[in-house]
Amino acid sequence: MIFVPVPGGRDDVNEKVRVLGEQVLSNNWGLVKKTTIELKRRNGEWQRQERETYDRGDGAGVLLYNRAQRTVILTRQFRFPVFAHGEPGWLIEVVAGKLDGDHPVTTAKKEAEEESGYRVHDVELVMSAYMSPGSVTEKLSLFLAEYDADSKVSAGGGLEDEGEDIEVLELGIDAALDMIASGEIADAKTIMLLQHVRLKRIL
Ligand SMILES: Nc1nc2c(ncn2[C@@H]2O[C@H](COP(=O)(O)OP(=O)(O)O[C@H]3O[C@H](CO)[C@@H](O)[C@H](O)[C@@H]3O)[C@@H](O)[C@H]2O)c(=O)[nH]1
Ligand SMILES: [Mg+2]
Repeated sequence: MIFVPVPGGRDDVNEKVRVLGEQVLSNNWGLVKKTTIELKRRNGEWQRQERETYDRGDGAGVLLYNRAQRTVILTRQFRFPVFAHGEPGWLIEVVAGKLDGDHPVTTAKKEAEEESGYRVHDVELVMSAYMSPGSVTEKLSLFLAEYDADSKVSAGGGLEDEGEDIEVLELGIDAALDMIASGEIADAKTIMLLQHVRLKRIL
């Protein structure tokens, strides 16, 4: 059963959404399905729709920050979908990864260490968000964590055997916010977390 949020909450799902059938279009790295549903319109009429979904599970991202230095840790890596869109493809992002069955807190800490080399003990959940709800099922849990020089336990860089070659950047918060305005930072979860620390006057 596919969870389809509808106005009024989950109890309404069977009264407003009927899943009639599904076809697996691709089941490789991600699961791509075409599902036929009937959706009850607000005027009471049922309407049949076909919708494609890309499911590669949920994810977690974490912005590492240092209050005294007013700095953040970000990463730069090649993202093929961005290249396919017509840009060079190296994207600046907070550390992030797929849950792979783990709790988002576990993933946030694991990815922080794997990708940036910083070991953090406490992470604070600040929001959860769908990044592309028209087609991608993924919900991202977004965290903050404080770091300092003692948190650095390795070079980071990600897992070479998974094709990761991740550069670690330490930036001042003002410089990072300027990079949103200039378009140098164009990853949604990263923009959301950087703006959050400014909005909440954390940095
Ligand atoms: N073989 C194969 N490998 C892939 C494919 N797509 C990605 N990978 C590899 O799998 C790794 C997964 O690394 P994670 O760190 O777990 O995930 P992520 O790609 O960084 O994803 C994070 O950021 C995404 C973009 O913002 C998020 O969508 C995702 O939820 C997560 O937060 C990637 O680095 C890449 O090397 C694919 O189609 N095939
Ligand atoms: Mg990652």
